[in-house]
Amino acid sequence: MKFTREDIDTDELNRRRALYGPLTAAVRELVDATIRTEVDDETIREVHATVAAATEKLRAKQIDGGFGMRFTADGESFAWGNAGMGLRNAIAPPLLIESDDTGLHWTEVALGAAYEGPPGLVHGGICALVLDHLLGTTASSVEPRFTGTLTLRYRRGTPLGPLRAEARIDRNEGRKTIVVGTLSDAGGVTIEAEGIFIGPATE
Ligand SMILES: CC(C)(COP(=O)(O)OP(=O)(O)OC[C@H]1O[C@@H](n2cnc3c(N)ncnc32)[C@H](O)[C@@H]1OP(=O)(O)O)[C@@H](O)C(=O)NCCC(=O)NCCSC(=O)Cc1ccccc1
Repeated sequence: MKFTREDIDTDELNRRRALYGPLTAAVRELVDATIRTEVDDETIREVHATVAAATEKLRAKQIDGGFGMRFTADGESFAWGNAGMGLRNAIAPPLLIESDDTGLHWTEVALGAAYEGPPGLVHGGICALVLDHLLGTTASSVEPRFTGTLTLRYRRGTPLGPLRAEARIDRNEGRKTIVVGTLSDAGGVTIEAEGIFIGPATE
């Protein structure tokens, strides 16, 4: 696993956040527009050339492989390539997780055309991503945990649009943390989830 310490403070982290966040949001918009546009062929070719030129500019200087988990000098972590919530990952929905003092964790997210599986419905693997990320974060709220087994019961199709996922720790069994959760639309639960999340062996 790729963990890196960067010699930067919180101000510099915030400066980078303000720089990259809008770029990622623009790329996310581009993905959505690419799926939904109905402009003429010439415009598509023009946009293709513009996007290819922009990609080449970004590739002029880049890291090898993934972004990894990085830490500032103050110990603040940032995993900006993460597929669930990475600030620099336009594929990430992104998932912003909140919690309260009862142990409930939740995220509210609108999944649009880029996440479609069956017509009008969210792809089952994307639903799994949302729930794995939320349940994993919930399990890791005390100590780091990794997904061992994730069990999902797809009760009905999850429509594209605004969704809410919730999770809470059900119980701890040694290094295992069992988390339960749901994904819902305005009409109620679409998927029930249970995950066994396991902490690394210490010796
Ligand atoms: C670490 C572990 C999961 C377990 O290995 P070890 O330490 O060698 O385990 P060991 O054999 O010593 O057994 C200990 C206890 O555990 C039990 N048990 C074992 N395996 C399983 C199982 N699969 N399922 C259920 N139970 C299992 C076993 O029976 C025993 O139970 P016992 O004590 O007898 O009652 C390893 O298989 C692995 O790295 N897998 C890949 C994980 C990975 O890549 N996940 C995806 C990335 S994370 C992510 O994306 C989500 C996220 C988002 C945000 C935030 C956080 C997370």
